[in-house]
Amino acid sequence: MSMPPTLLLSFSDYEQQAKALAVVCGIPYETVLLHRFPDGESQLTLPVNLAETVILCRSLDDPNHKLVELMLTAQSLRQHGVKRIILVAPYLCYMRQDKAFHPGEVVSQTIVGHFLADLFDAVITVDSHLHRISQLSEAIPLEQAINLTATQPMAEFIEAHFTTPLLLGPDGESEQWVKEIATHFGFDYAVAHKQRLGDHNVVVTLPENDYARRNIIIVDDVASTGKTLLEAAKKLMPYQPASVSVLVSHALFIEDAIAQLNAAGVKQIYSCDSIPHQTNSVSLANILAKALQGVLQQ
Ligand SMILES: O=P(O)(O)OC[C@H]1O[C@@H](O)[C@H](O)[C@@H]1O
Repeated sequence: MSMPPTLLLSFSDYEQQAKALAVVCGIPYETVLLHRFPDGESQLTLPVNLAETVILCRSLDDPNHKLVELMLTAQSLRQHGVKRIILVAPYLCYMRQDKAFHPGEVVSQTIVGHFLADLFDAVITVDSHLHRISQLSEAIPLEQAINLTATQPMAEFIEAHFTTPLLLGPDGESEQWVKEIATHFGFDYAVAHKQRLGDHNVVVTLPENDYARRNIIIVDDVASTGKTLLEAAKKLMPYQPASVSVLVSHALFIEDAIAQLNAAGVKQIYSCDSIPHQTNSVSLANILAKALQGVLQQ
């Protein structure tokens, strides 16, 4: 019996985003059943009816579990005769470990990149942290390793919710996103300098600017511990801005990050829906669908 052409698969923890993408693309959707055993192993059950091309859609927060589950799913799909497997992972893990800072340190970015390239025929992600490389394909050696940016939906969100905002990038790397978002609607923007002293320890230095009475939005790619955003917000407060808000592509917000930001006076915290989180406000379904349709047509 011949297989249907396309199927979009995800896991129950990513169902909302994956189903939204399937609906925009007009592709049938199914869930991979997952059971995690007490010892940490994962048991996966694929749907019985697969397709010639399967799109696997899930972000890779909680990276070590999810990378193994990706591997098990993709290898099993191949064993069942699936010809083409496309990964849509709006948040890609391990992309920040892109350099050996000390002798012997493993450069995980390229190792994870090659691992994904062996499993998939194409990879689509969003605002991946490419600091020292310019193309995602330098980390994931695939012709179709596509790094989208969420700057357009983020800019539209800001335009709809703020009047004459001032965008602040909390470090040099964020300039690429902040500048592009600002350009869409002519928002003012500034970029701070950051020195990282440890996982939970950063020093942020603001550029000279008139921050008083402004509605300031700190924009970044990923909030992990939230310390980068927190330190930027703390530096802004003495200037008595009208408000300080936060908008990020990827909302990890580990442990009490949200509470700390709130305690520092950050009242509005927004994120794209790449990682399911209470702060999700900007849908990525449309930009993902456009890229996926382009890949499917090739
Ligand atoms: O400060 P936390 O939230 O832990 O880490 C996120 C920051 O670390 C950088 O790589 C990201 O671009 C972001 O600026």
